Amino acid sequence: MMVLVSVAPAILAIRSLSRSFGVPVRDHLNWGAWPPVTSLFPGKMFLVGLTGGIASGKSSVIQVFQQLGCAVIDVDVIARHVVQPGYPAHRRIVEAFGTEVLLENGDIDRKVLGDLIFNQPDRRHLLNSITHPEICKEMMKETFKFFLRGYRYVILDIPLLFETKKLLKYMKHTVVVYCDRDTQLARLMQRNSLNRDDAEARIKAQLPLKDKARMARHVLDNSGEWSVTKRQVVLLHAELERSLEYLPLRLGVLTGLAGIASLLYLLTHYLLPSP
Ligand SMILES: CC(C)(COP(=O)(O)OP(=O)(O)OC[C@H]1O[C@@H](n2cnc3c(N)ncnc32)[C@H](O)[C@@H]1O)[C@@H](O)C(=O)NCCC(=O)NCCS
Ligand SMILES: Nc1ncnc2c1ncn2[C@@H]1O[C@H](COP(=O)(O)OP(=O)(O)OP(=O)(O)O)[C@@H](O)[C@H]1O
Repeated sequence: MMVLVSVAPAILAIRSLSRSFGVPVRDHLNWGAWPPVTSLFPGKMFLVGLTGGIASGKSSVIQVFQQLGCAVIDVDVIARHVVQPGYPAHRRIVEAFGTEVLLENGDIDRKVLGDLIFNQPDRRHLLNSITHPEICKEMMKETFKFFLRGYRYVILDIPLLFETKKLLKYMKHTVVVYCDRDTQLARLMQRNSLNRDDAEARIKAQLPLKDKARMARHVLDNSGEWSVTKRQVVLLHAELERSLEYLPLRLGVLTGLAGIASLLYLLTHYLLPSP
């Protein structure tokens, strides 16, 4: 125990210092294979909530963060995963919406379900009540895996971060991928081959992007050329990398460990009777 108490903070301190000076320790020492040590330090990570509007460019931005080596979680990917046949959400969707939302192979027909829920708020809330708890569980599992692998922060792409609000309190940083309304509409119509009315219904199912931009700590404006957006992403990445916001909690944990070590020392050397 004493060995662990004295060695673990030292390892963490070296790792933390190396990272502060930009030395990629993880690549050399494969820290991801050290869950027993890293999992001893719960406060060592912060979360970045990335959001935006439908087709505002979240996935494009998250891909750049991924290429830069960040830990990222795309909630749309999780949302597709948890509604596969055999999962509880799949069964509950069929119970609630009927077999007309199924393709021949049993998969959810996303076009049909989308047309239903984006035009009817009640049905959208029903679908959200089925899928969101399952999505949340998966998201927590994925985050925990990154935590065990020793990442300092995780970027979560959560389309409805500001609408549901539940997860906001866990986010140290919030990022909105913004683009002006006409651009958003045009990109959505083109990507999903939608007519104007259907595209507008999808946009209206979310809070206005301008309001989200006002609520966010960082705004990436994706209204123009992709190269301009990419430069903003690279700058934000540098800011997150420099951030020491994981440190206060980490120092708190280290102080606690040092306190326990001192207590053990006092107990064994002064308070217990010598043999
Ligand atoms: C309605 C569904 C079947 C449409 O599928 P489709 O493949 O056409 O779209 P996809 O899943 O790629 O989502 C695209 C975008 O639509 C928007 N969106 C999706 N679901 C919702 C919703 N319930 N409310 C508002 N906007 C939504 C988000 O901006 C998302 O990024 C699907 O989005 C779904 O199952 N939604 C419920 C789960 C959910 O809330 N997902 C959002 C992440 S929390
Ligand atoms: N700066 C840009 N210039 C031109 N096209 C872009 C730009 N950024 C994104 N796009 C295109 O706009 C569409 C929407 O982008 P993307 O899929 O990244 O948005 P999203 O916010 O993840 O969408 P969703 O909400 O549906 O998940 C895509 O077809 C993408 O290629």
